[in-house]
Amino acid sequence: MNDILKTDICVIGAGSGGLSVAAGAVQMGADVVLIEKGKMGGDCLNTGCVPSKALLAAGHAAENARTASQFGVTTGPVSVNFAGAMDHVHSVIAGIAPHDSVDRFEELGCTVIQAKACFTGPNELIAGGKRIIAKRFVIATGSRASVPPIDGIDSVAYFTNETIFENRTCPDHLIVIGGGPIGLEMAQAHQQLGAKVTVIEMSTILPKDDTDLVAVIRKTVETEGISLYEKAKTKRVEPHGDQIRVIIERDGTDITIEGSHLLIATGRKPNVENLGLDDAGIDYSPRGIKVDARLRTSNRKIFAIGDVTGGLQFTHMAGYDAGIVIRNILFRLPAKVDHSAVPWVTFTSPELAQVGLNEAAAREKFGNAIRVVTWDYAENDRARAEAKTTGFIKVITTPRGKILGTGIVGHQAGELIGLWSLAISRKMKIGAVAGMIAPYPTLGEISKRVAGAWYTPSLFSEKTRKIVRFLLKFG
Ligand SMILES: Cc1cc2nc3c(=O)[nH]c(=O)nc-3n(C[C@H](O)[C@H](O)[C@H](O)COP(=O)(O)OP(=O)(O)OC[C@H]3O[C@@H](n4cnc5c(N)ncnc54)[C@H](O)[C@@H]3O)c2cc1C
Ligand SMILES: NC(=O)c1ccc[n+]([C@@H]2O[C@H](COP(=O)([O-])OP(=O)(O)OC[C@H]3O[C@@H](n4cnc5c(N)ncnc54)[C@H](O)[C@@H]3O)[C@@H](O)[C@H]2O)c1
Repeated sequence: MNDILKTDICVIGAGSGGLSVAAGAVQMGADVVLIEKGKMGGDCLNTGCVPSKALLAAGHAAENARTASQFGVTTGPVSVNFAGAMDHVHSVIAGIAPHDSVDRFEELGCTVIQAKACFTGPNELIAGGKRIIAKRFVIATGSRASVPPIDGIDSVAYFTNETIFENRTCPDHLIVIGGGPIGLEMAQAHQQLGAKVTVIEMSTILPKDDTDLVAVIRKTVETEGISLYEKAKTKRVEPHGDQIRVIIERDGTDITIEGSHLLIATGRKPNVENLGLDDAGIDYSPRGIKVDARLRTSNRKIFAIGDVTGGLQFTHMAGYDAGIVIRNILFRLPAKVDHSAVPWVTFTSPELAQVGLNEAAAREKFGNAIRVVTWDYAENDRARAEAKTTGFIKVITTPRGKILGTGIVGHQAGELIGLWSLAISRKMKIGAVAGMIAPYPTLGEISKRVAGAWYTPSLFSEKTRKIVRFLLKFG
């Protein structure tokens, strides 16, 4: 343990958050040590966003082939090579991996240590037999699947996001416990790739999203053939021959569901254990490391970002947090997080995207002093051309038109939400979107049309008609 490394910034965890801090800081002239105990790229690249979106893309390709006849395109019977779909998943990971690799970060100038880090004091830690003393530390150790203590859970084999992308045979019947974004994305991908799928959710599916938008997802996945059990308590799981039985209770009745495979997708646990946080003087709980608005922990020289803080657990939030700590550490600016315009997207088909307040949250905050306008995909010419008319946009504003939140359920909703994210973060009024020229025919016109609809009651009113008739008298 004589090997001592002194550095400006020591980053723990080379996932979405840690990599962003390390790359930014080293390129701006700081001396950076980056420590990763597992795979470079963390959850997002290896077991999260990237594989899940690649598997969904494979599922959507199968679904598009099955429904191609509506365009007059005939295919033979659609067959899926599940292992081929997983090959696609791993080729996408492999394509992105060099960007997050040890080689790239060493070329940028970081010292990369591939080992587990553990604090031994308020300004030092050990990793890979080295003692690292840094002016500032950034903890970006992420989160892992949280498996609930369901009776019998240890008696059966189950997937989490860490193992499901290693599976190369299509499950006959995949039972998914948890109807959040992971549960629903994986449920639809597997169903579209040929598995029978059942989802068990103790609340309602996608409980963090607007209920009207979620209703569209519910209808779509049920129509596609996924069995949903909402407001269902998982009482027990048990092996039954080579099958898995899940016993649930819904409306006071026990129901037994038998499947070939089980996925647990019931939320996340921040990685706070075995990090020596007590030795470093850092306040934390099982819900995450406590940080202030500048992302400083209770030890002011140590910052924490991304999933480990237990906040909004998205790759783009880990990246956003990275920008905040870089400004704090390198430029001594008191930059603070602002969560008023955080978008998120669930990548089912149709997609569900949200930014700002949803209707329920807006009503809770402002009572009935809000306006809600909607516009259907079915009214959009591009959506019609592409036979993707399911869905709608919902915008919530103050009575004077300040945009409070937007939700979109429909084809490419995730590509449409950026405009609303910008509008909310720049505190724009809905008139700015109504006045935008949107190219025809694009799905983007949906945003312009919903903004236009906000003005419909006043624009096409009797008062306006009277004014127009009066003015026309003058020639
Ligand atoms: C299935 C799934 C799908 C997802 N899809 C999306 C999506 O579509 N869009 C989106 O925005 N988000 C998505 N997410 C969430 C996203 O993956 C996370 O929010 C993001 O990865 C968090 O980044 P992070 O840097 O905080 O942590 P991570 O990416 O998890 O990185 C943490 C790193 O720290 C390392 N580490 C932990 N402890 C130590 C230690 N003691 N010493 C050294 N290293 C350590 C870990 O090995 C890991 O590599 C998804 C997540 C899952 C599970
Ligand atoms: N597209 C995306 O951006 C995306 C995709 C996947 C994951 N993520 C991120 O990862 C996080 C974790 O995803 P997640 O879906 O695991 O978590 P989640 O917390 O969002 O959803 C978990 C769901 O499981 C349910 N649940 C919990 N315990 C249960 C039980 N015993 N029985 C039945 N249902 C139970 C909850 O009610 C909830 O609906 C997300 O919150 C999100 O931040 C993002």
